[in-house]
Formats: sequence, structure tokens, C-alpha cells
Amino acid sequence: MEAGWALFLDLDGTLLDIAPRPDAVVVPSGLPCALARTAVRLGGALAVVSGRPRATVDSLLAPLVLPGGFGHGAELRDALGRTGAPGTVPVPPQHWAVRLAAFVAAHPGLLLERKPHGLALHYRAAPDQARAAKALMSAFADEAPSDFELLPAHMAFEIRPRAATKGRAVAALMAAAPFRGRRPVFVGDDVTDEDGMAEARRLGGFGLRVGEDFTGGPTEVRAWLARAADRSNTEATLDQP
Ligand SMILES: O=P(O)(O)OC[C@H]1O[C@H](O[C@H]2O[C@H](CO)[C@@H](O)[C@H](O)[C@H]2O)[C@H](O)[C@@H](O)[C@@H]1O
Repeated sequence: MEAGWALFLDLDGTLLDIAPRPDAVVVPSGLPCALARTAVRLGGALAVVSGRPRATVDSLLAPLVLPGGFGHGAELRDALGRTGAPGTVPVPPQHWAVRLAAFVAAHPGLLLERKPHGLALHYRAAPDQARAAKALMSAFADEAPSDFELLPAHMAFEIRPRAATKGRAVAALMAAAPFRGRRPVFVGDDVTDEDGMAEARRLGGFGLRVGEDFTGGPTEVRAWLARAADRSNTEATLDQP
């Protein structure tokens, strides 16, 4: 990691190990501190870019409050703590959540996650329901194809506003200090992270993939961050992953 980088970090599957349920993730005790110290090394140019809502990310990383893109980029927060959105971001119709709640009630093991701008239907505990879950979620997305799209995720299907992508979050953050002028590096593991990596490349940076560049998974990403955090601020460069 070089001192002139701007670092964009995915959360689930990158900083955090995958857990059986969204509310069962474990945040290692040293992680917020390592993120904070690395952010200082990078002059504040470190952001979290997650599919999770902003409030959930803040609660997981407390007391740390980082700039970032949340809800796959539907919610933004800059380095001054100002929150906003990438233009007008639609909210899923209420009747989708009602019908999904009924579907989940009838199919034990499925889990519905409601977010400010999206819905996630998790089938990790009921993998035999994957096909039915996909059919229902894609039917909803097809009701409003110009506003929403279906997103395959880790043992889940999500409905995401088309206006929200991790690439747009990277672009918005890179337009202002302390990110502007730096080389963006996006670290992620999932299909949604590809937008963020593509934008990083477009802006002269690159992407790093968990599973390829970090074969040891989130444990290796955290170790890499911890090494970055521990380096003296006078050192010009840090380890490559
Ligand atoms: O963009 P990310 O930070 O990687 O978030 C992607 C989604 O992560 C969460 O779901 C995934 O992680 C859960 C906890 O490990 C796991 O139980 C689930 O099966 C995964 O799909 C989160 O719940 C979603 O809202 C995020 O969009």
C-alpha cells in the first residue's frame, strides 16, 4: 500500500468473515483501530463501500465513522461527515416488502433484510429455496425495470436501485479532498464490488480481489491493514498484499 493511495474497502467478505446471518457478523476488536490508523496514514482517504445501510455500518465499526458509500452506493458520506445520495434514489414499493414478508413466513430459513433503498432475500439457511427466491425477486425488479435491478449476492438476492452502484460511490468520493488526486484502490470480494474496481481503474487505480490477491480471505485483508496501520508515518511505502 502506497502513501498516495485512496483506499476503498468492502465490508462483508472483505473486512469481515461471512457469517450465517447478517446480524451474526463478528467485528474483530482490533479492526476499527486498524482502519482509523490506516486512514490517518492515508490523510483520511479511506472509505467503506458496502451494501449495508449507513446506520448498520456505523454500528458495526463504532466508534469509527468513516466516509463511504452505503446501500451499494445509495447513501454517501464524505470526509467531512456530510451525507447525501447520488441524485434521486428510489425506495422500493412497500407492497414488495409486504409480499416478501409473507413469502419468508411461509418458507422457514429464508430471511428478509429491509434497507432504506433496497431489499435482500437471504437463503443461506434454506439453499433449496434459492430458485423460488430468485423468481420472486426478479419478478419485483421486472415491475420497475428502469428504477431497480436484481443483484445476485452471497446466498442472497438483492433488489438495488439502478442509481446506486459502488462505482458511483467511488467517483463521488474521488471528486473531493482528501481523495482527489490520489490513486484509488478498491478491495472487494463480490459481484457488486466489480463496479467499484472498474471505477478505480478508470481513475488510474486498480482493484484487489479477496480470493485472488488475498487468498487468505478477510483474515489476510485485516492482517494487511494492521501492517499498514503499524508502519511509521515517515515511511513512503507499505507492503503490497
Ligand atoms: O457490500 P458488502 O459490505 O460486502 O455487503 C454485501 C451484503 O452483505 C450482507 O450479506 C452477506 O453477508 C452476511 C453476513 O456475513 C451473510 O449472512 C449473507 O449471506 C451475505 O449475503 C448484508 O446482509 C447485505 O445487506 C449486504 O448487501
